[in-house]
Amino acid sequence: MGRYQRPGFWRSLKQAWRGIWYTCKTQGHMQFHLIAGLSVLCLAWWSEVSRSEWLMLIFAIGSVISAEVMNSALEIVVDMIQPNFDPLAGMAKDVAAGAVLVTAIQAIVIGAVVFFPRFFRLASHFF
Ligand SMILES: Nc1ncnc2c1ncn2[C@@H]1O[C@H](COP(=O)(O)OP(=O)(O)OP(=O)(O)O)[C@@H](O)[C@H]1O
Repeated sequence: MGRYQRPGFWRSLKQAWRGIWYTCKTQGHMQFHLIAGLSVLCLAWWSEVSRSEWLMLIFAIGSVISAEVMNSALEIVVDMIQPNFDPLAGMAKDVAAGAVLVTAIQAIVIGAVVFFPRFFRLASHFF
């Protein structure tokens, strides 16, 4: 527990939500991930994916969003510690952005595994 807070589950939840909300408001990439994630969930509902496919998609979307939140936290800390140009500060941000990229690639692969066979089946009805 930090020096600035009293314990409490609801207080912690509110603070965590404040962090997520801040990221949504300030990070364009987070807004993109949210819209992409919601679109994928709508597509999954429309495609009537199986229970295990739902789990894979939710895992993929959650990974990208949590990585983006962590990336934002690191950006805030770097900006606080080093507001001026510093190659090491820049590298720290690049490494954190790399983590988001890894989860995004993972999400694309999972999405392709789930949806590609359905698209091909659908396309085969027309051609
Ligand atoms: N203090 C710094 N010193 C050197 N380079 C920096 C510094 N701050 C940022 N950079 C470089 O600029 C890039 C963009 O940093 P910025 O703080 O604008 O993040 P951002 O555009 O919000 O990043 P992201 O696209 O990952 O959300 C970093 O990845 C880094 O390469």
